Amino acid sequence: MAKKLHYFHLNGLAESIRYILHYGGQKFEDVRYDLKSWPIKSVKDTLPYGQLPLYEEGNKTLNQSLAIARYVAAQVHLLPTDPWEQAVLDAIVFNIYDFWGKILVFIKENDAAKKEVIKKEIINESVDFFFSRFEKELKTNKGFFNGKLSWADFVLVGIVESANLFLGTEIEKKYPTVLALVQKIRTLPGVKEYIATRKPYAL
Ligand SMILES: N[C@@H](CCC(=O)N[C@@H](CS)C(=O)NCC(=O)O)C(=O)O
Repeated sequence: MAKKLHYFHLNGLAESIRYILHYGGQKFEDVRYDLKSWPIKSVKDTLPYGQLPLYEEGNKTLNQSLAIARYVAAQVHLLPTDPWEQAVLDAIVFNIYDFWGKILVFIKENDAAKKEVIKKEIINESVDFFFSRFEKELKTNKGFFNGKLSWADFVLVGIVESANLFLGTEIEKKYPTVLALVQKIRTLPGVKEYIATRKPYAL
């Protein structure tokens, strides 16, 4: 069945999905829109909630990045079968998205001075709040959130890379286990080749 992922030419909320698909050796059409031309009315009007990413499989469509990531992960054995383990990973990805919420506040602020204040707050407080916890979870679970590679690991790496693009930092550098996970995911078969051919992202 034909698979398509629609998103901007940006890591944002779709890179973890792209990584999972590439790691799983899934063939898909990676449809990208130029952020600078957005909104493209003819596309936006067709989106169920007016937003990207959108995933298509045959004649079915799915929105919400985490629902998509979880679904494609299940197809390539990156979702545990045990309901408790699934729920623990769901909680983790929501925690990761709570951190992303802080980045969104930064992205949405247009005033340069206020933006700088928000950036400082994120770097000095939010990063440590969330990443000290992610670090602890990973450290006690053999470097992965669930003791072995799962979709939550991909979601973290996708968000780290997106946050770095927007903030112009490397937020993971003070957290050795997070850093190791980022490096592990980037060198996975499929992901490594994708990264090597990916066009650079710019804002
Ligand atoms: N909760 C949604 C958020 C989707 C979202 O905010 N998409 C943004 C890009 S990251 C978007 O489509 N922005 C363009 C618009 O709203 O027109 C998800 O996780 O997929």
